[in-house]
Amino acid sequence: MTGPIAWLASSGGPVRGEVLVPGDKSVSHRAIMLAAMADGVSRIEGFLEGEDTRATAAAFAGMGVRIDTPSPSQRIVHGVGMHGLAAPRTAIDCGNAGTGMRLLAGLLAGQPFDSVLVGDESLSRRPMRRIIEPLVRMGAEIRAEAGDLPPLRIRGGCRLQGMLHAPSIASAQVKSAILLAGLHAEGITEVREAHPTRDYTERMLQAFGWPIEFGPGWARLAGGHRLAATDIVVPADFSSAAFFLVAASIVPGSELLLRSVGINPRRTGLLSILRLMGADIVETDRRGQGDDAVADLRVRHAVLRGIDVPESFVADMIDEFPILFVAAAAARGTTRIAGASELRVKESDRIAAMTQGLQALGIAVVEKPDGAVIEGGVPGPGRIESSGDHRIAMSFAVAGQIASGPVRIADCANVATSFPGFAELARGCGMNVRVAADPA
Ligand SMILES: O=C(O)C1=C[C@@H](OP(=O)(O)O)[C@@H](O)[C@H](O)C1
Ligand SMILES: C=C(OP(=O)(O)O)C(=O)O
Repeated sequence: MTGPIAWLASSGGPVRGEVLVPGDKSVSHRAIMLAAMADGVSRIEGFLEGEDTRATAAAFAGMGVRIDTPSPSQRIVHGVGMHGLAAPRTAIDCGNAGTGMRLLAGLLAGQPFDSVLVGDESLSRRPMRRIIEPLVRMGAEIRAEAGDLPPLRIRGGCRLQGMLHAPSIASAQVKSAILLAGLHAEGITEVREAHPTRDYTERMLQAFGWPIEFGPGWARLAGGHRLAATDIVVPADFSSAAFFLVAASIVPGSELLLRSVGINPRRTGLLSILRLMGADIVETDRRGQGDDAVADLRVRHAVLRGIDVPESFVADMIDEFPILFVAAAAARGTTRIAGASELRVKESDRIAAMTQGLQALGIAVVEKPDGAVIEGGVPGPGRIESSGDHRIAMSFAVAGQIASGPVRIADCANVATSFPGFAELARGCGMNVRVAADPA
């Protein structure tokens, strides 16, 4: 279906069977970036065929990197080496992807050519000062609208100097932009975080043979080495699995197996929180994949209880808050979320979007500057705006499964940025999500 898409989500029946969700978005972006700048040919299996990660692949194709697609979810990347990228002929379109734009800015800051990074309407509203300011301190020249917003105009030929950066916000994108700039910088680049964030850039650099030291909350590398091509197997994305974990938890009679899900501890905060709420989720067949771990997750319906979400979990579940709002709405009692103001600068203002959406379904939610207080109940029917945000759309598709009447969700095409095929996969395990043209 082309053009605007709406979903109609209503209660179906138990959520059952086995599901393999698509590849991890964070890992797919990084695999393309490092493979493109490596010496030799890298093969990527399990690549996410989402709009965000395809935009990253297209960016490198536009800089002269040959990337073959032998079959869906596979890429063969013919690396051009650390100094082999060609100047892009046009502005690089990062689409909807904050990860793509911020990491690319770090990589391009040390190139000999000028480049311009643009994004869609949502990305054009997202803050970039958080990467511009440290990159400029390393010697980069980057101009942005009002010093903060895309497009980013990156001047080529700047000599970068490694430095120590201690970001004030917990952000893997900021950490990664600095580390990637450090590849082309003189001397040591180090990042020290107040709250540890996902370490995929560090792990991926190590897999491509770049000398790097890192641990929870810190990473250190020197510029001037080379990347050696390697083969990457991308795990299933925990953030995509999260919608199914919550759906099967809240719909009576459900039992679902999610296969080969990436369980990096910097991503699985929601698992701990759902278990604190009383969820029945068991990890089976935990195994190594590349240098990281995957497991099968078996989830059965359980009665959830509201909790105070400890702030120490926020960074480890930053993309899972929209679906946590739905789990909280289905729980008995009150759930309090705090310390999560970063949610306001994602693809949408996720605190506002989830508060308004749940209120539209009759759930009592009090919005706070850095979170919300949610009273569990039974959602009613209603109309929801996804705010063009994939995670808001999928969260309300799950909410529809326990609603007392149909939930219509406008503007769902954006789900293709991170989870193409969500509605089909959801239907395949018993969820009732119908796709309709959106006249709005
Ligand atoms: O590094 C990454 O791949 C990501 C980091 C997080 O963003 P922040 O770094 O802005 O927290 C997350 O929200 C995003 O979906 C992916
Ligand atoms: C915030 C997200 O991604 P990005 O920052 O890459 O747009 C997300 O996928 O929820």
